[in-house]
Amino acid sequence: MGRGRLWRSFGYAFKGIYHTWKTQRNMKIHSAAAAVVFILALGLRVAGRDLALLILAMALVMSAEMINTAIEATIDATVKEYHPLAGAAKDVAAGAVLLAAIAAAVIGLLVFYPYFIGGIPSGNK
Ligand SMILES: Nc1ncnc2c1ncn2[C@@H]1O[C@H](COP(=O)(O)OP(=O)(O)OP(=O)(O)O)[C@@H](O)[C@H]1O
Repeated sequence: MGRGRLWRSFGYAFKGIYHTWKTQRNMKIHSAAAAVVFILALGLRVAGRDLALLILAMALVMSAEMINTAIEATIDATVKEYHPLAGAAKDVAAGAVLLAAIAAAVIGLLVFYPYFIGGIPSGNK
């Protein structure tokens, strides 16, 4: 792949991220939550591996939201009438976002808990 095509691909990918942010209220909520978590993690000096876990959790939720948006767009562009499978595809994609969000919330609680009750966990110093 030439450098021009590579940059163009990055451009399309960023366009996709921006499109999701612009059109999906949930993506704005995920981004705001991620910003708060990130600032809190830096403020509490969360250890490297814990920070990596938080970043992974945030990326998982936002990636799931983007795949959900892609599936919704595909259905809306191709299925003009009611079809149970079209509904199932949208529901399954939405379920994936919910699952990722629940996992991220649990990861956030597990990571932050030791910092709130007594400083940096000894295993991470
Ligand atoms: N073509 C369809 N056939 C059958 N069921 C559908 C179809 N389109 C949507 N649905 C059902 O309606 C629900 C809501 O779909 P809709 O596209 O209105 O909302 P959404 O795009 O999932 O929500 P949002 O825009 O808030 O992200 C879907 O989860 C699905 O259960």
